Amino acid sequence: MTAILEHINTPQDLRTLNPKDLEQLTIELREFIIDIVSAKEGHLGASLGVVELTIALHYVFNTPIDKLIWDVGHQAYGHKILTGRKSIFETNRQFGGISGFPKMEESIYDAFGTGHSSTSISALLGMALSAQLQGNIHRQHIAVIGDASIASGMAFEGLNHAGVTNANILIVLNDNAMGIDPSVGALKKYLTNVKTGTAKEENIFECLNFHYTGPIDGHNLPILVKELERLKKIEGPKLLHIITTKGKGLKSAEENQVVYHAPGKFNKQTGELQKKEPQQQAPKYQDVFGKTLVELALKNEKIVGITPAMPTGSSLKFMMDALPERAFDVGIAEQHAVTIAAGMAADGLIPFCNIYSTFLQRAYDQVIHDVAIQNLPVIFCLDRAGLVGEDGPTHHGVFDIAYLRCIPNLMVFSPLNEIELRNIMYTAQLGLNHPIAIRYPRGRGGILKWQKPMSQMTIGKGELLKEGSKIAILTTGPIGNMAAEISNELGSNSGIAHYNFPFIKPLDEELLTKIVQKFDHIITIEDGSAIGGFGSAILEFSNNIGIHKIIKIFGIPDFFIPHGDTERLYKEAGIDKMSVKKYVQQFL
Ligand SMILES: Cc1ncc(C[n+]2csc(CCOP(=O)(O)OP(=O)(O)O)c2C)c(N)n1
Ligand SMILES: CC(=O)[C@@H](O)[C@H](O)COP(=O)(O)O
Ligand SMILES: [Mg+2]
Repeated sequence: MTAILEHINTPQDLRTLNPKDLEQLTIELREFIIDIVSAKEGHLGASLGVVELTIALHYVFNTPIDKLIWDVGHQAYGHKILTGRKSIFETNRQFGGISGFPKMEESIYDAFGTGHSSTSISALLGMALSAQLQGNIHRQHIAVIGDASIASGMAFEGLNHAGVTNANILIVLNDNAMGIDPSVGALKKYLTNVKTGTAKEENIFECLNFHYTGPIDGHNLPILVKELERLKKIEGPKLLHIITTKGKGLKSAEENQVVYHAPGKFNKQTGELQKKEPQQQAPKYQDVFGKTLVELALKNEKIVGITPAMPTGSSLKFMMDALPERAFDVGIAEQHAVTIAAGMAADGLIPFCNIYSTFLQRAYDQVIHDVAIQNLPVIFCLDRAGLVGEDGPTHHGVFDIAYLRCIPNLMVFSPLNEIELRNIMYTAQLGLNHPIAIRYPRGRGGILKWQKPMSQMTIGKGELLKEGSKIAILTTGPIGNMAAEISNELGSNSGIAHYNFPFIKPLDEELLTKIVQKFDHIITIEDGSAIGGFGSAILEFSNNIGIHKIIKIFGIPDFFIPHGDTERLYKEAGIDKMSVKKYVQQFL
């Protein structure tokens, strides 16, 4: 480590620096971030883009007394390093290590926990109004929010409220014209016009009653410091618009901003990505979705695709490339994504609305009110269902079965593998007369030759995968492959019967009746919440038909599963192979 960063452990140390030393600190902080992220993985581009801003904010403001909130929080690595976590930054996102997002329990400098976008303005306003009510007139409140996140409904709700208050807040709009993928929408066009000086006279933020300044160069540290010092003295709602480059300081990250949002391991000198993946391997579920959708859409012109700001992550980009007029990136706007899909379905289109399981939480009312009550046949494809790994509790998609299963009209499906995912997509676009949620995990499946002809599935059918007479294992989703491994390892005569229930709703009641009649001991396994999930559905069913057997539910327990590699997290949740096998063996 070079001269300056070595001596900075807290913002108090930073504030003792001579302004002329800050420039050198930007170089060292970037190097530090690149050094660790290249080896340990994580979000890169966003943090590199706000190095100057991070230093300037902690230099000018009196953190942690002054409140600083990072929207999404994926850009807060520099903040973490300067606020007492430099020595443990190498544990970032690893099990037992620090979180990749700000977290209140981790540091007094993390004023508010984030991970999902566009929450910062509301949270900040809450703190600023609270300060007013408590007579705390000196405290400053600052949120950093990106251009893609400020376009979201929730951010607008916060702006709309803040503009009629005299709350002492400063919103720093970090405009790099990128989300994970390029930013979209009319606001993006407006911000581009502001930057190029072609915007019409009225400024949107001034119209909302904010003291607006900018756009200024977010990589010019002296200008940033000067402007923040000035704004510190102005009361009421303020918005500072800064222009930055995502990935600033690492050539490949600046040139390929989508990939370097979270690039995996790379060479810290050259930026070259570490190629670790063998050629012959099973596909990512997201690619099975993306490629299958194109295949189907080429034959069925009513099919449309929708993503709220995740074209690359969801692989809807395949359809955006092949059929751009029928594939829509609506920006970070999950609620809008659901209701626009409802509108399209109401008018006869067949919308595939792809949303990460965790982000659909934000659009729950839209699923119920706009889709399910009207029984509109929207096809929800919920990627990243289950435990997602290093992003941790804000991103695990473990509540979807529980929160969707209770909604009338809505079918819920979890494919065992790539083939079942393709088949249900094929079946759904043929017409179900109901909405359906198809949930599948992050990462790869297990089938190399997955691009087989698709076939129609029978709605609500489960299947027997292995005969047995002592104990029945019922699974939904790809976790069924783990159950199959357990059953294989225990031998073909172990007595384990294994059933796959891809339809969580409607359940295969005929098959279930036979199972609960035949077996005294039933085990259910799912990668979702044990409370209210698939196992609960089985328990409810057997209770309702008056048959009471031992039903052991393996699912995500009633606590937030932390971040870390998924294998470790499965153990943490008690749904790993070893735990399940140990339980099963007792009864054979
Ligand atoms: C509600 C929600 N939807 C989607 C995401 C996924 N996501 C994480 S970062 C990001 C892009 C954020 O862009 P911006 O706010 O401009 O910040 P930048 O990465 O450019 O710094 C998206 C879509 C999320 N975290 N939360
Ligand atoms: C910060 C954020 O919300 C995204 O960057 C998220 O980490 C993407 O997850 P995937 O890597 O699973 O696409
Ligand atoms: Mg951005």
